[in-house]
Amino acid sequence: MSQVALELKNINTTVNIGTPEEKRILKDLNLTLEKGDFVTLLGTNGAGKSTLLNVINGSLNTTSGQVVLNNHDLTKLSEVKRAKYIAQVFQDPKMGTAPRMTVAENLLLATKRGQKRGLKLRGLKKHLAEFKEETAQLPNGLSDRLNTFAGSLSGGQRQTLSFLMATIQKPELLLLDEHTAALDPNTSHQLLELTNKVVEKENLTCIMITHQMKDALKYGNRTVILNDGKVVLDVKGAEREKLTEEDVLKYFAN
Ligand SMILES: Nc1ncnc2c1ncn2[C@@H]1O[C@H](COP(=O)(O)OP(=O)(O)OP(=O)(O)O)[C@@H](O)[C@H]1O
Repeated sequence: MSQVALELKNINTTVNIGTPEEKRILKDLNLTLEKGDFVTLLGTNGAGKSTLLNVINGSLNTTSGQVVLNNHDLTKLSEVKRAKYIAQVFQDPKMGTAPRMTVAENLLLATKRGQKRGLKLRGLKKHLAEFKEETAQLPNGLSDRLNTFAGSLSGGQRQTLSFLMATIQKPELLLLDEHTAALDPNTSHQLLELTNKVVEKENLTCIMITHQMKDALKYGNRTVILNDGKVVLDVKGAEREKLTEEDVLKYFAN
């Protein structure tokens, strides 16, 4: 039996209300994700994809509507409180990792996501073997860099670290905002494969924004297209299997 994970109910998001820059971005948006849904989210520049993730993670308030995750209404919860349930990897490798902390320290921090943390990170030694094992299977030689400052990693290593940090403690929802877009094609492919493997193995509920139509149709079990703040296509199963890149392009028309 499928189980509902995320419910976005009548989401309306307007920014800069009452100013000449007022802009309505998300318009009566409704979307329900089942547990284990891996959604690839497409849409033209400015369609509202990142805004949607921001409304879900709480960095932006929705003007009206509700964000419900596993029957828990998050609408009024702060971004910090939502971080207990939601993990995100951004496009910029500099986001999501602390540059002046080592890889191992960053990972330790990630194991404590959503918990109250003291100023000192304790128990690093205890976790080192476990981190070595966690990183051994990952691309980019991250396991040999456990004592390196995150700030001196390559973009690919840093994104792999961000991804591991986001998933090391199973989140109820994983948000990926073009998390491989800044990487070279090879590294991007490796991280996408890793993403796919982890999301499937852990049965994570996930939304991944991408501009690569091939990837959008290859990965995940469901594809959603946004246009002008609204869902214009939402397909899974056989209907999605039939979908070609050409079909997808039609939904990009303004
Ligand atoms: N805080 C804000 N203030 C003003 N305008 C905003 C704000 N956030 C987003 N916008 C505008 O809302 C629209 C949607 O932006 P958003 O970043 O969600 O689009 P997107 O689909 O993620 O685009 P892209 O593919 O270019 O990343 C854009 O026109 C953007 O300039």
